[in-house]
Amino acid sequence: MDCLFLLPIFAGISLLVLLVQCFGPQTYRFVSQKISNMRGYEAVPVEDDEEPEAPPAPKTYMPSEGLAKDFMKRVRDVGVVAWTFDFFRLLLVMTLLALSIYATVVAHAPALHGHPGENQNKGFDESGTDIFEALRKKGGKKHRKNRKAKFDFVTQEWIEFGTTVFYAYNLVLCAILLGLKAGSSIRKIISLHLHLILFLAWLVFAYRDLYPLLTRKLTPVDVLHAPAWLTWTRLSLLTVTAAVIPALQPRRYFELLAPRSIINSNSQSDQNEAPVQPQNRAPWFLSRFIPERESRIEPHITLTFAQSADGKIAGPGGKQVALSGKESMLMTHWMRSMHDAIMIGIGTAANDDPRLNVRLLPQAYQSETPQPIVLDPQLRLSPTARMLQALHDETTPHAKNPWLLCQKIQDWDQDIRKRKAALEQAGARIIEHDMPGGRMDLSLLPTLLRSLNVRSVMVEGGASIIDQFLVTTCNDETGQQRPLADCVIVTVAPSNIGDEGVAYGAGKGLQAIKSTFKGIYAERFGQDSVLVFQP
Ligand SMILES: NC(=O)C1=CN([C@@H]2O[C@H](COP(=O)(O)OP(=O)(O)OC[C@H]3O[C@@H](n4cnc5c(N)ncnc54)[C@H](OP(=O)(O)O)[C@@H]3O)[C@@H](O)[C@H]2O)C=CC1
Ligand SMILES: Nc1nc(O)c(N)c(N[C@@H]2O[C@H](COP(=O)(O)O)[C@@H](O)[C@H]2O)n1
Repeated sequence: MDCLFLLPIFAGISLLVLLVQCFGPQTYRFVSQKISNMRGYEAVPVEDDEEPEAPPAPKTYMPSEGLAKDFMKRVRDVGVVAWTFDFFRLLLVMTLLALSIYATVVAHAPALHGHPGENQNKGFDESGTDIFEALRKKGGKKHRKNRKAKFDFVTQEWIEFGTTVFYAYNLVLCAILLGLKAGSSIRKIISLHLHLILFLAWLVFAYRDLYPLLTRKLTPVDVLHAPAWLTWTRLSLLTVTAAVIPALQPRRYFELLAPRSIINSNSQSDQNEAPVQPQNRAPWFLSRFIPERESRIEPHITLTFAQSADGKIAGPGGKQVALSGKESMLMTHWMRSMHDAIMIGIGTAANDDPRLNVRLLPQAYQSETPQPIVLDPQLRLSPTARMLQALHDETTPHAKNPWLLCQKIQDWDQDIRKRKAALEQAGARIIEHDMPGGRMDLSLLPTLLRSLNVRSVMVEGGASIIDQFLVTTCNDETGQQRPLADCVIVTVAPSNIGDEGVAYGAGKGLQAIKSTFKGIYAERFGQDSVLVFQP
């Protein structure tokens, strides 16, 4: 078999793998949810009189601002240089496709209808290069007359047709790539496929046409089937597409595009001033650790909080302290916007009365407010809490009805039923769950999140919640134990609180994190260091 048949095979395999990579996680989630339902996992009860909530609409991370603006934003996000490389590759693949179509036509023309099967694979001819010419003169017309049907392709035509299909597939991938945002997992996957199959195609052509030149005895195979200029033009273009572009294209788009000056310039802005520019390096920094929602099989859990240099997360008596500077606080809000949900313990909700929104982000991103979830076994949350008041405040149109995770309520428990009614009245959704001794087994959190259609959650504290997330493990897809948190992101402020402050990790602070998680990345945001740990 002619090795050029490998090209459509590469495209076919790539398409199959791509489909599995893109739709596999969702299918897995769907199937495993069905299986866990069949196994008798108790779904989160919805009150009889409560309308079951529609699943949250899929979120677009970057709200549309019109075609031209969206396009320019995409180009800037990816990087003008990197995007130009992508565009250039698209033009090259387009040209290669056109040349392949031309080569198919050439193969279909009289010249090669003689005995294409005879010529191919014998391509290592010592006699010279212009066999194409010789064949053409030899009476292709006769054979053309003999052809039975229009699509009665001979082998060479099928080979060129397969090559055309291969380039058409690559062209589609190149076009899709131009529209994808930087750092997205689908961009990485498609980019990898393009690099890989184009390089494999280049290897095939190099074997057919360059290797014979090195031997000095053999003739490049493709010169036997097509004009020499066509063969060498195609090979040169493919070399640029498959080898030169991948070698020269800048990879760490966000690093190149989001210099420190951008975030530093934000430091002058006050929370009350106009929102900062979206061109901010925080989302690009975070996108390395927080995967796209769609790409997740298991819900992604990020544990995050701010601490002082001496390892405290709050002042004496639990007093809330503004540890994060403006830059890292902005980073935290970007982080919130990148998760489906944000979770805190009732201790924090009662103490800090947080809003848990993304108010520091520009207007266009305000709709990316995560779903607030409070671990509140006894429903202690005040019905006048700020996150509930926000539901009735027209300045916070994107506020979401908080979900309160509480223990199963018994009929005789009058007090808690009253609190439940008041909280529901204020807009909370109460989710009852098994909590023996008033404590939820947090290793079941991924299952619970899946049943609630939550694909990622950012756990913001406080002390007791942090401690539990640092030591709790759960089963991964293969049944192996793994830490519950997929990553821990800690903002370390250059200030000390003192011994009276609230500590975490049994007073060991970062050491407690390091016993399970590896320190993998540190980045400065203003005066603060943001440390990222992964298992
Ligand atoms: N610097 C930072 O980034 C942050 C600091 N903080 C600080 O942390 C402090 C609050 O911490 P803390 O008091 O520990 O409160 P938490 O926010 O950790 O909440 C603890 C409460 O949550 C409930 N809870 C805990 N674990 C479970 C479980 N497994 N299942 C069900 N319910 C559970 C319990 O409620 P119940 O008692 O009703 O049973 C428990 O008392 C505050 O001072 C706050 O300012 C908070 C967040 C971030
Ligand atoms: N990142 C960070 N830095 C600090 O200095 C903090 N004190 C906190 N605290 C957390 O943020 C909540 C407040 O949220 P809102 O600003 O009201 O939206 C607070 O409850 C802690 O969870 N975080």
